[in-house]
Amino acid sequence: MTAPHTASGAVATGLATVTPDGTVLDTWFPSPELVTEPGPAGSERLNPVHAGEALGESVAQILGPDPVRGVEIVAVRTVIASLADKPVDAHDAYLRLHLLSHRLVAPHGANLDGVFGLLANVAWTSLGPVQVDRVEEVRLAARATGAHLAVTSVDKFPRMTDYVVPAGVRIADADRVRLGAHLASGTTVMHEGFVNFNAGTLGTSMVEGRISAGVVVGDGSDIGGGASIMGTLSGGGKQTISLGERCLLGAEAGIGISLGDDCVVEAGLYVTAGTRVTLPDGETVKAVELSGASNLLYRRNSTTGTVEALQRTGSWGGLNAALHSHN
Ligand SMILES: CC(C)(COP(=O)(O)OP(=O)(O)OC[C@H]1O[C@@H](n2cnc3c(N)ncnc32)[C@H](O)[C@@H]1OP(=O)(O)O)[C@@H](O)C(=O)NCCC(=O)NCCSC(=O)CCC(=O)O
Ligand SMILES: O=C(O)C1=N[C@H](C(=O)O)CCC1
Ligand SMILES: [Mg+2]
Repeated sequence: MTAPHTASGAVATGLATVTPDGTVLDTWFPSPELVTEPGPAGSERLNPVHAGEALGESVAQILGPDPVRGVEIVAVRTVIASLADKPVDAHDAYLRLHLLSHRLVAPHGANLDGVFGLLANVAWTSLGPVQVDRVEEVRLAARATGAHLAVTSVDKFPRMTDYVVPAGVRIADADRVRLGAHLASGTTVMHEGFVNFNAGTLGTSMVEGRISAGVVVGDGSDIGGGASIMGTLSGGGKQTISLGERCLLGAEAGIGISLGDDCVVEAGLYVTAGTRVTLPDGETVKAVELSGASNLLYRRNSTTGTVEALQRTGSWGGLNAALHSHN
């Protein structure tokens, strides 16, 4: 469960990868903490003694230059004065992403305004983060040491599992979950599933579709294979979408509105905010007017082509307990 959000800020000690021009490629915070009186925001570099006290003796071997990647590993102590304030730098942004993936804050529990501007675009490699414009140099340097450099992605966000592995989850393909995702215990993310930062699940869920940035999925809900949940970062989506508890978003279905509890969307039906939906009494409304309503079945009438919302009761079968009880 995500901790009740009473703390105003956070403090953590971590290891950052820094380029010669001072660009922060990443910061790993193994044990971030929420605190009520964190002090002024910002990051300070720690000397090896203080770093060792906070992170363990082995840190001494980690700190310093990495000649193959042309970067330096430094220890930092980062303070977030208030999670309501915007992040001030890359260390701060990384700490917020860690807080989400450690389930210390729920999606929307920390201000992430401007995060794309603070994070460098990074080549994520088998040797750790590398400057994008130095990949070929680093590849050669790696070969000289007998290592093969594998580049798994070029992105501003690393995959979550390289920084945080929350308890009680299964993730079939680690590339599909970005750092900053919030996966509650009991969540399974199958290969087609995807979970963006500042988004995720609040309880047991089967995720075989895409949970876009900002989207929150309630306990007991199932996101079917290839399903789409619209985000707000690009493409004009304006609604921040949530699904309530015990919902079923069918395979290849999609929603641009929120669902309350106990809703079902038929496989293959995309309900956008403007979709005209016919109600049982024959009235037609825009789907956005139903946003957040519970106990509805959305389907496209396969005889008439009309999208319908039917009142529903009872269970669609619910999650398969056997798939979730041993996460
Ligand atoms: C829409 C529903 C929920 C309907 O199913 P139900 O079991 O509630 O109802 P049903 O028994 O099929 O149908 C009840 C009555 O409604 C009728 N009926 C059903 N759908 C209709 C439609 N679209 N238009 C007109 N009538 C329809 C039936 O003929 C039947 O009529 P009579 O009463 O006259 O007989 C289903 O079709 C559906 O889409 N389920 C989603 C399943 C899903 O996608 N799960 C995620 C799996 S993810 C996965 O497997 C991975 C796959 C992947 O990776 O791609
Ligand atoms: O959790 C799993 O594992 C799942 N496996 C199914 C499969 O292998 O087909 C699909 C749903 C989840
Ligand atoms: Mg399986």
